[in-house]
Amino acid sequence: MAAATPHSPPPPQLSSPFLEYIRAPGGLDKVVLRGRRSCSVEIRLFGGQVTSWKNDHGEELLFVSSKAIKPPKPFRGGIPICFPQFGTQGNLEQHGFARNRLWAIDDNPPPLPVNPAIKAFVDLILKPSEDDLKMWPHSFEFRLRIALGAGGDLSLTSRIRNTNTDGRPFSYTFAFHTYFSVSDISEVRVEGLETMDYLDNMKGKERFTEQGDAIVFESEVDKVYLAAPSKVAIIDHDMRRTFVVTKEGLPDAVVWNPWDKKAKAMQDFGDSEYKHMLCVEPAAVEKPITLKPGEEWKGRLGLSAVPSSYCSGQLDPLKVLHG
Ligand SMILES: O=P(O)(O)OC[C@H]1O[C@H](O)[C@H](O)[C@@H](O)[C@@H]1O
Repeated sequence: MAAATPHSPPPPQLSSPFLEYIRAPGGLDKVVLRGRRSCSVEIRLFGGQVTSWKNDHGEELLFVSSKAIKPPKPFRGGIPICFPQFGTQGNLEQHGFARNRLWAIDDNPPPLPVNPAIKAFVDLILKPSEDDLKMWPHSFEFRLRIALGAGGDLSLTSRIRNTNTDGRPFSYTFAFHTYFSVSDISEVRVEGLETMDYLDNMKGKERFTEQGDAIVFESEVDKVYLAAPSKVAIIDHDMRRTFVVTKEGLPDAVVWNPWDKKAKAMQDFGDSEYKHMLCVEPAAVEKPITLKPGEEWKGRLGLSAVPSSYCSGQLDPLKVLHG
């Protein structure tokens, strides 16, 4: 457990061998979840953002840019939370303000069914500030549980409640903007999204239908797959690793890689880093979610990294997608 000053004891929930609270200046306090062997997850309170997920060999599974900028800018990599707006679909800053706010530890969250095997988890909460309410005049409580499973799986459960007292509903779009670390984007394929309809952000959000083959990457991609299946696999040939992404309550899945030109134009991203990342983002984009006062919405992201022995078409996609 990190040393805490007498005036700022760690929140009670954090007194556990599976959790560590690390203080750092400039809004960079973080919580570390520890699992078996070298499995771990790091969460920054700024943005309520997962910034690291390591497997039991201590290998990093998420991409974080070497040029990522410190608060108050959003942090390039890990799992930023896009809320209450995805992308530019509204009047707020790109991807909304939640990724740019200091979240708090939620000491006393309402009960959430827990798998008793999961010992390492933390609950965070975000409520709007006075300034947030000027931009987006809705009162809400956003609870986020981040859990590291016994086998090294990572899950994020978001619960958003409308706490407006004026009787007004609100609507929002949302994404878990997950940056996966991959060996070489040209050798990666995504299974589960073939034949899906998508909106192409690079073509004025026009609607297209994906062809029958697994998705591979040869140039910039920025697509919102609509009503995507609850399980998507990212197969990294070179690493012989497959990420299995599961989602609940989140109908869409955004797939993004900026490729070389956009990479060069991004201040907080290395020129060649596009080769080593892929964003697959469980999301609710096409149809905003509407909550009446007192109503709560729940969305869940599940991530696991499994060894895949893929070699020249040997992998059975059905096995990956359906267990
Ligand atoms: O640079 P950011 O604001 O973090 O956004 C990065 C990317 O996020 C999503 O994947 C969007 O679909 C892209 O259009 C956007 O470029």
